[in-house]
Amino acid sequence: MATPHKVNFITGNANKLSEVRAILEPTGIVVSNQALDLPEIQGSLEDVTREKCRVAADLVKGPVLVEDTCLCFNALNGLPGPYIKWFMKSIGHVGLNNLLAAYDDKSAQAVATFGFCKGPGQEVLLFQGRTDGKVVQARGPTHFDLKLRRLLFRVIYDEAFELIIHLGWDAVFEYEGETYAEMDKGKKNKISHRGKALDELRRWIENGGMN
Ligand SMILES: O=c1nc[nH]c2c1ncn2[C@H]1C[C@H](O)[C@@H](COP(=O)(O)OP(=O)(O)OP(=O)(O)O)O1
Ligand SMILES: [Mg+2]
Repeated sequence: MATPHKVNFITGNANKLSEVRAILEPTGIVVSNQALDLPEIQGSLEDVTREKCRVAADLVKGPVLVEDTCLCFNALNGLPGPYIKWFMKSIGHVGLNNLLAAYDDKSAQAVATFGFCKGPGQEVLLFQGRTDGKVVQARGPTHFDLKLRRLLFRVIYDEAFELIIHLGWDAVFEYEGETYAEMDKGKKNKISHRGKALDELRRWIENGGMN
């Protein structure tokens, strides 16, 4: 039997990791993880992922997969884009809605850009997925799939845990009448920016890209 393909997904975001595992593992791709804090530069979506991936490969000294997630508002020419994490931290779901209050156009695009690199100094390959939707008032669980149980567990047992890092925008991103937060996980992963990007990655792996 052929040995299963493995990817080492470098992320500090447990929710991303669980989605990536849920999407890739049924296809026979094994996902390991290291949580490293990678620099996120200013630049295009592709530049941000390329640099994260290059640094991750240097640190790990081996093959790595990284991802950067963007939420792009069409009325704002693509902003917040790669800076969505800092917007979420500082203004939250209400603030994201307020940013669009002056515009009729509430449409937005969720973008996942994965980078794969075989090791230090090697080329970074990109796999991107985009899902169109719109920004709405928060509906559904307001944490990016963070269960209260786990939240409490972490607060009690791991003081160093950065709570805010998991705050996501699933509850304000609506796709065909449902927010990401209202969908069950299987549905989100089928239609999501991340699911589409990982389809590309899987196809590349199945065509011998990692060999
Ligand atoms: O499907 C998603 N649905 C809703 N929210 C999401 C999703 N995916 C990421 N997010 C949030 C997490 C972070 O606030 C920002 C992306 O920032 P981003 O730098 O890519 O993620 P991160 O710093 O949490 O983890 P990483 O260690 O992989 O960089 O959007
Ligand atoms: Mg990040």
